[in-house]
Amino acid sequence: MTRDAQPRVVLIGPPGSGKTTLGRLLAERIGVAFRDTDADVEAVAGKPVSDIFVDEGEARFRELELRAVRSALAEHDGVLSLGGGAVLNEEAQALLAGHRVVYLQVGLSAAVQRVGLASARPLLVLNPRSQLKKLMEERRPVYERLAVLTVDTDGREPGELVDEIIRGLPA
Ligand SMILES: Nc1ncnc2c1ncn2[C@@H]1O[C@H](COP(=O)(O)OP(=O)(O)OP(=O)(O)O)[C@@H](O)[C@H]1O
Ligand SMILES: O=C(O)C1=C[C@@H](O)[C@@H](O)[C@H](O)C1
Ligand SMILES: [Mg+2]
Repeated sequence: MTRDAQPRVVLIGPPGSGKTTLGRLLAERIGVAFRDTDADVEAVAGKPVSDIFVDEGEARFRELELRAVRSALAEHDGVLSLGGGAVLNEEAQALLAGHRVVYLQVGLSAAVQRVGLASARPLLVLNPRSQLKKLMEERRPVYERLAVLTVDTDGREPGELVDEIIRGLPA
């Protein structure tokens, strides 16, 4: 891996925190390419994330996701959004050390509202509120530990959040 290819920003956070939405906007604003590991996995598998979970299981998805994280961290020099659960893998955690990792924090109610508005998420099919609550509580310490900057997204527009990320990042 060459440090020349280090992503400008890596966005992490739970489903509905806005990693894809803000990542795309941030990339546009700073004039760099955007990459999202969920999209990379879908391209490799040739099907949506939800179909990978159904057809091949979560373990297979996590394997493809880890490969996508490894490649993107090694190759991509723009904005990178990770899948919500990508940070659970220990190798991924180690690979993220030294990167400009931004944690998009979101409260349970806002996250439930947001994922309710978007396409199907395989981990949240049954009782999204309680699934999200459990997942957010389990992951919060990991997101916090990996981040160099944490941004609270509740009740805030994507445009202003992008401004805050740009202001808050180390040069
Ligand atoms: N700050 C915000 N305010 C209001 N709505 C938002 C905000 N950020 C994202 N959204 C909306 O919430 C939904 C989920 O956003 P997005 O897909 O970007 O989340 P994500 O973190 O990428 O989720 P996942 O982990 O499932 O990929 C989208 O409909 C998006 O338009
Ligand atoms: O939080 C998670 O574990 C996930 C989030 C999404 O980005 C996808 O990677 C997938 O739906 C799993
Ligand atoms: Mg996303």
